[in-house]
Amino acid sequence: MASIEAKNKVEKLRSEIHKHNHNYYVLNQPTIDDYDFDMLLKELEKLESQYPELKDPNSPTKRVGSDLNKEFIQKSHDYPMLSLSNTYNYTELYEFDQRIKKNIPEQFSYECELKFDGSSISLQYENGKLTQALTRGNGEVGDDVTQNVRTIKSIPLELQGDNYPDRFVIRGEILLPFKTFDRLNTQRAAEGETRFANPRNAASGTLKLQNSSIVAKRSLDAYFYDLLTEAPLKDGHYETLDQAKSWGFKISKENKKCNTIEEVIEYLEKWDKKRENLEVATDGVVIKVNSKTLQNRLGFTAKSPRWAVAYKFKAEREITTLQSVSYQVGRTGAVTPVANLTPVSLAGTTVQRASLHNADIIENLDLHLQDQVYIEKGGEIIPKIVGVEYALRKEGAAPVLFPKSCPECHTPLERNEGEAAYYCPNYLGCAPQIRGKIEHFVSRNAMNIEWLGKETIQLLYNQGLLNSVADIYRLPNRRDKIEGLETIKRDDEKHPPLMVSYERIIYAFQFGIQGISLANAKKIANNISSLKELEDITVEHIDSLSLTLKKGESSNHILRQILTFFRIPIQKQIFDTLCQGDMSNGNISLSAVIKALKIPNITDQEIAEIMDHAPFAVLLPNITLDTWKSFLPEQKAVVAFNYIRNPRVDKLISRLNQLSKISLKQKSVDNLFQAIEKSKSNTFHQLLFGLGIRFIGATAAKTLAKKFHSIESLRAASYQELLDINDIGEKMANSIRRYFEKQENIDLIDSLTTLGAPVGTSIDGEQEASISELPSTLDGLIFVISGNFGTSQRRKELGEIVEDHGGKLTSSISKKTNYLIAGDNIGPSKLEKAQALEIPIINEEGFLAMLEQ
Ligand SMILES: NC(=O)c1ccc[n+]([C@@H]2O[C@H](COP(=O)([O-])OP(=O)(O)OC[C@H]3O[C@@H](n4cnc5c(N)ncnc54)[C@H](O)[C@@H]3O)[C@@H](O)[C@H]2O)c1
Ligand SMILES: [Zn+2]
Repeated sequence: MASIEAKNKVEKLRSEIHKHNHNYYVLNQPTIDDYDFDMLLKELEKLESQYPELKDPNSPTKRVGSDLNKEFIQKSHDYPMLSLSNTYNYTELYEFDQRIKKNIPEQFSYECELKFDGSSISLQYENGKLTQALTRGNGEVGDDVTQNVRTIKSIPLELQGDNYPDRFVIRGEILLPFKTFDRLNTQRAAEGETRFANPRNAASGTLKLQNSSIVAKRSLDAYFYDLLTEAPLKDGHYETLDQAKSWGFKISKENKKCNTIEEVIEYLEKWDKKRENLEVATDGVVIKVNSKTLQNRLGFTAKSPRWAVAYKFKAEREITTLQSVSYQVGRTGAVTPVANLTPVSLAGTTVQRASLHNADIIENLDLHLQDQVYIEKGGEIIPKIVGVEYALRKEGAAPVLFPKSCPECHTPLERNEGEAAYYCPNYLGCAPQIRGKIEHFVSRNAMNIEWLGKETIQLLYNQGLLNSVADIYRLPNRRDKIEGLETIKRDDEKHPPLMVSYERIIYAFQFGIQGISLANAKKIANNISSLKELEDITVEHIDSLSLTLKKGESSNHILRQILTFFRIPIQKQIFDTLCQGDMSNGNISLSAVIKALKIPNITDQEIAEIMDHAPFAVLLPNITLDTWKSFLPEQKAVVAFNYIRNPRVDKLISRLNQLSKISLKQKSVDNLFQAIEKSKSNTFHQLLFGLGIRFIGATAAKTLAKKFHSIESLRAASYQELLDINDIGEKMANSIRRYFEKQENIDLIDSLTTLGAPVGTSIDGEQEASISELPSTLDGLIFVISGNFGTSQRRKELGEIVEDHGGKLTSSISKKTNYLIAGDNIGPSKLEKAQALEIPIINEEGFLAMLEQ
């Protein structure tokens, strides 16, 4: 008999899992990782088998998680769409093999496929044409997303060849490639939208968009892994897929038949690593019994086939120490926490920073300084902290507290209702916000002003020459102040802060090889696996490096110099200090390097302070005397300040420099001014996007520019007028109105106008006249355009005609729709809906005839 306790536990688990399913499949925002989710599910499975009286056909162990969404029409699947049982270890895989062998005494083979991590889709083809696309839904019925799926280029709308069955179903996975995913997230962050957690969520979110034209822009991809027909075409699953390939379906070329479970394991080992190089996300391998006859014999459980199992790869995870949290202020004023970690190697790269996204995440993780934290790469380039080893927390560790005021300008932070981010409201006076706005304005999709990079903007801002985007156009009058300015260019990707490469260490400290060239230092650095090796270097080793030697030098000669160097105690001591900072990834920690500089009487604690002010060695001379005094006793500060300037140390530091300088010499100032001048003939939508109005991305800027032609008429537009534009929602309309309510924005626009920036579309008089003369025959009518009109260009043109004549376009049919303009192959769901609401359906000719009247 189940105890009350067991019963409560089962109920608690079920409701928790239901909630996670909803977050994952419907909201596309999971709050725990897959492994933890699967462990909850396994725990529930175990309890249910232990206490059969608690079994329930509606338990999440018995049903697939549902992605159904009431915005879509639902249709039944011809064949149920199931999940897969999964495992994370080889023991269970051997058990799976044993179970199969018990039921199948004869020889058989497995087929291994990559488990693509996207959104499942089931397509129906009739007479060689795509007729329907359904999501998995609850396994029995799915959402009809045919219109969206039609925009995916790798899905054939019509099949090649002629040996396909009249009617069949093919199943696969819709994916968003990593590259597109990163681009999409950057764009979303820039527009103030929440980022997708991973490519899978982004793919299923995209598939469920109401507007197919946005889906088309996201370049989704698809791989197929199952073909279902009334009578099997071939007995082998692998062979069947091979046939589907010939009809134009994308089938992974990595599918492989294996005769034994050991061969399967070989495949797993290979792909655990290799999958990092794929363009799309995979989360495991699916192992299937290849013969369909045998598959039928093995059958299904309520939730998954008995003839297949998914081996899931655990995301690569590392544990490291949380050193500190820094807070970055973006151009919108949003404050983003970033974790600084003790560098650790993860999936082939050294990681020392992880994103924390927002204050809630810090709070949920209950982060404390010096915590041992787990980091993981979830398809994104920047890894994230996924957990804390609470048992290892140091006594007295300080909790990480999100700041109450802006780390840059000290204004109290604010939080908008319903948003996770905190904002610094001081948008007129907060340095990173001002610089961020300028960076956005000059960026590629906006005004595309070259020669005005991040560092140059910072330099000009620091000089008081660049305080707003309008100031860009004032720069040409200030050449005298600009020419000759210099700054350091940071390249954190190539040369991360807080570390120095072997190459630079050897070049700077020389280790006896006086005046060594950077090229030789590089050759040595590339051929040692730790700095320590230098001490025991042999003549053969030096020979093998093929260094470029000066006249009269030989490998023997170099070896002698190195050996002599190590014989002097103080030099050996410096070398040992450096070796202690060896990070085993070809870098020495900056703290060890500073220690090796031997600034008199400096403690480790003080070195940490120094690094706060100079995260790169080259910045040491930039620390002002006042700054030294802010963390050192007066006397010590003066000594340190002068020590850094002593010629021997100064030379050493400049040889440690891995960063390049930006100098605004005459030629680069010329280039900059030319680029600024050129930007005056940009289009209005570039400028509009560049203004960085919240939620107005590049696409919305284009839409608005097309409608309003100038900033003045956009300013005059009412909330309702904005809302009436297709693709402009409440959030955007509100944001635009708020922008123009602020006096400083009006002033900015006035300045931009006076300075000659493109604040309107330059149309010559004639064109302008022809636009205003278009008859408003469609005034107030609402249209939906759907189906195929030969080319997508034509479909777009029809939309433009509707709008140019005063009509309004919407993407979905409702009671308010006046006409449905239908092309070929229009989705059955749209047709049904239009018929049900008795909305007139017209074709292209009918529509054009309407205009004549
Ligand atoms: N983190 C969360 O909150 C959360 C919540 C719910 C589910 N999940 C995750 O989702 C998984 C459960 O989802 P599921 O039921 O979709 O199972 P699944 O994703 O583990 O496996 C089934 C799916 O795999 C896909 N697939 C990819 N390649 C395939 C191939 N070659 N052959 C066959 N199928 C292939 C299909 O779309 C199929 O629907 C769990 O592993 C869990 O980790 C996570
Ligand atoms: Zn601020």
